[in-house]
Amino acid sequence: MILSEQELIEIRRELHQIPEIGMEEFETQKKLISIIKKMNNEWLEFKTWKTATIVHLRGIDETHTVGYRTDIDGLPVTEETGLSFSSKHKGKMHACGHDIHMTVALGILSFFTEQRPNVNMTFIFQPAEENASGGKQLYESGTLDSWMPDEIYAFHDNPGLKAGVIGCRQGTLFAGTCEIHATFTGKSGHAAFPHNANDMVVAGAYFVTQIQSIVSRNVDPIQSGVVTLGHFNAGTTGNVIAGKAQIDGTIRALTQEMNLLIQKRVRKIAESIAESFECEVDLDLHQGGYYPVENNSETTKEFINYMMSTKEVVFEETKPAMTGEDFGFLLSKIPGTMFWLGVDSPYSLHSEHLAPKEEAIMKGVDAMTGYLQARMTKLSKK
Ligand SMILES: CC(=O)N[C@@H](CCC[C@H](N)C(=O)O)C(=O)O
Repeated sequence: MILSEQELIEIRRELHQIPEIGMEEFETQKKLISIIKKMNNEWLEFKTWKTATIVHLRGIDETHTVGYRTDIDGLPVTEETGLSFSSKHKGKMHACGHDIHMTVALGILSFFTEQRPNVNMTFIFQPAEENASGGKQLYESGTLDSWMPDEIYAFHDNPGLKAGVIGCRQGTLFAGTCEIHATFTGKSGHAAFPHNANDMVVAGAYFVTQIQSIVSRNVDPIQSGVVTLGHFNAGTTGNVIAGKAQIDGTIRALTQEMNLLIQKRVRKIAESIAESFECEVDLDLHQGGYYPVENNSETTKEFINYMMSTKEVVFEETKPAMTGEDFGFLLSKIPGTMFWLGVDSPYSLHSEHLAPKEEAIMKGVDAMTGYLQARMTKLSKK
């Protein structure tokens, strides 16, 4: 069956209620498989790897394989949308819109289970985009094997674009990121005797302050970078000197070279703080698969040309964004294109209030089904 707009909206609402953190998406995987099992399986096969589900469609011509990826994980955010179909999982929410991503993927998949594709297709329902580079893990597991795509596509929803608008650009779409996890360890003590302790609130505060000089003093002003420290935890009460400070953050840069330069400066500052405060520092800089998302010139040219010349599609050329995506890893292995789908919300991605407009779903399915059909027709003639 080809899923209708109403059926897709119902599926999206069911998925929205069961958000799960990366690598724990068991209920989501079960739901996805139950939907996939209802589809025509004349040319469909699927397999799983951990919480990932990979669906392969045998095309009329089996010499090419086109890939389509969706992520399936939610975030540790407590939903505040007030929607009747809000999250049933306390403290977890599809605050990055991966419920929309999955639904669009199911819509496209259902179409090609009824209209046999001209070439093979591999649909990847990938875990852990937010926290554990699920795409990289899946790729490195070897599970894709003979279903490995020759080119691949994915989108991220964008609250800043009107519902259904397709946004894309040649070159870099998203930044590469790198997580920062720093623990400074000194000596706790009585607030009245600082000379007998080694205060990690002060050491941590110097770290936070000095980090601010990286973007202003080390990043070429013509280029760009971000270092955000979003979490600082130290001490227990006002009259006890803290012996430990834990600080977490993220680096963002549009090139891998700049990401590595910022990583080097973060490491140097952490080590220098440890030396000057005579404390220990344990610094973990973790990039995983969050490479810059670099669109391939050929697939992106085809994609943009199709979207611009299709009258039902509203296309906007977008600027690079400092959001990260582990699709960057897959694009470093497989040529392809990442794009935005507008979902029109006053709230940003990761907000507890984010409520994407559902009219984007069918527009996304139609635009992508049309593009993939055109692309596969061309590939089958090659
Ligand atoms: C689209 C989006 O919001 N992606 C996440 C990716 C997280 C990368 C990694 N865990 C990090 O924090 O560096 C983002 O925060 O941009």
